[in-house]
Amino acid sequence: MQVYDVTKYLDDHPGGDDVILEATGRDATEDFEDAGHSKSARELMEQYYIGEFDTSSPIATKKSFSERFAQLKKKQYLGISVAVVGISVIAGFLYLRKK
Ligand code: HEM
Repeated sequence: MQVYDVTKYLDDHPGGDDVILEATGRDATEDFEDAGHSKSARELMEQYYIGEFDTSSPIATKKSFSERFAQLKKKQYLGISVAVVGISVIAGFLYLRKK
């Protein structure tokens, strides 16, 4: 995936700087294509190319917040279940010992 530093182009962008700023730091391919840029716009873009983004890097494959939250919740439920069973076993054990 190509990375572009468009900082210097923000003020000159015919579509305004807000649309570009809204699309920074992420894959903006769809936004760029949806705007139906001309051939000259694509050529202009090349001078802002700074490199490739390694999509296999840990940052790229990092799970989203909601995914991680869902995972954490699953772990939490498991933890609570284990705790309830553990407490019941201990309580039962103590009860039987008293008898
Ligand atoms: C280096 C990157 C970019 C360059 C060089 C560029 C260049 C241009 C140019 C020259 C135009 C005028 C129309 C044309 O010739 O196609 C334009 C329009 C537009 N651009 Fe970009 N653009 C860039 C990135 C983006 C991004 C990332 C977005 C969206 C997030 C975007 C959204 C738009 C929109 C919505 C218009 C239409 C404005 C209108 O018709 O009123 N552009 N852009």
